[in-house]
Amino acid sequence: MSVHVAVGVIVDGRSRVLLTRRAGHVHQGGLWEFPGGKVEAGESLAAALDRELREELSITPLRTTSLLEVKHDYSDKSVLLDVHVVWEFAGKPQALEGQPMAWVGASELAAYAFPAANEPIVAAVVKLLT
Ligand SMILES: Nc1nc2c([nH]c(=O)n2[C@H]2C[C@H](O)[C@@H](COP(=O)(O)OP(=O)(O)OP(=O)(O)O)O2)c(=O)[nH]1
Ligand SMILES: [Mg+2]
Repeated sequence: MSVHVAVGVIVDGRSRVLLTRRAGHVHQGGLWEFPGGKVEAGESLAAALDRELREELSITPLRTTSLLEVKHDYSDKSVLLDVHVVWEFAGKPQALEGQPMAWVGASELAAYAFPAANEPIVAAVVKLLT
């Protein structure tokens, strides 16, 4: 069974996306990611995205569109990443969990190290924003 994860590609007015860096000790630690987290039992995807972005960044998504779903098997676990673009949000992103954070243009994404599952996400984001 795979872990269902709500993932947000948060876009600002200059077409940059928000990346955060995973803590060193967790699964896929030290790598950059798009903010988000596990969908809880009985929770909708939209509710999970809303909750995770509030918990991690103190923002509330206002307008989202679905981008893609990625199923990936790591050696230790399988994930289903349900990726949505967040075009508008309320609040100013703050790294509430102390995680490094960066606004990155599509042409700079190649310089960041992501988990293996993110390859198709990064490709879709580059296509979307360039
Ligand atoms: N948020 C996010 N997770 C990703 C990405 N790429 C990727 O492989 N993952 C994986 C790493 C984890 O195994 C899983 C996300 O789970 P997580 O442990 O961060 O979930 P969470 O935020 O609910 O954290 P926690 O409360 O359980 O500590 O998805 C990504 O771009 N964003
Ligand atoms: Mg998370």
